[in-house]
Amino acid sequence: MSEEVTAQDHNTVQQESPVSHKRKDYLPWDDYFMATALLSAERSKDPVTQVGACIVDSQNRIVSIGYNGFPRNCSDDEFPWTKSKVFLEDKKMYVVHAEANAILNNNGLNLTGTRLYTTLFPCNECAKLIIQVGISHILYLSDKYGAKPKYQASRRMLDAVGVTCTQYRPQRNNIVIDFKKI
Ligand SMILES: O=c1ccn([C@H]2C[C@H](O)[C@@H](COP(=O)(O)O)O2)c(=O)[nH]1
Repeated sequence: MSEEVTAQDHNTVQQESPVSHKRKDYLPWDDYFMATALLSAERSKDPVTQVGACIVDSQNRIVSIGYNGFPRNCSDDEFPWTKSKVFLEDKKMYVVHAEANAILNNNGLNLTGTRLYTTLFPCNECAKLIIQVGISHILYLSDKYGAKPKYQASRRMLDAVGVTCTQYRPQRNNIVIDFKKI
């Protein structure tokens, strides 16, 4: 077979347009998943700390998301979003954590070997659930409660069973979502 370049080949080259080249500033996977967790956190009614979580499988498919909120049908207008020394008036008594909601929202999928992207390092109760469903990696943004015993207990359990925990440094500082862009 000759290596001659035909007129048709030349035409093909000339017809190539820059639009066919890959976009350079697309979102990297990890930023995409952490941004999804952050977007989910925007749904939270907690006035102090809004937490979002996103669970991803080994094929980079999002299998679940969640944020901190009250249980289904427990009204945000009736239950307290305050911190109080009176137990029944403290939000802690009622709120379902973001990681727990993400685990519960998974539509029955097996979460073994998945990654959890969360905006806040998980507490001890969430760590127990994370371990029980087989999540193997945690990527988190904030560790603002890391010195508290609940969070140290969490780290102790996660370390003991080999769930890796990485504080994620996003490649971008922000992502603008502009509803008018399209
Ligand atoms: O692993 C966690 C830990 C906490 N949360 C939620 C629970 C609350 O709604 C807030 C924390 O409120 P503070 O007023 O900052 O104590 O975060 C969670 O979803 N997951």
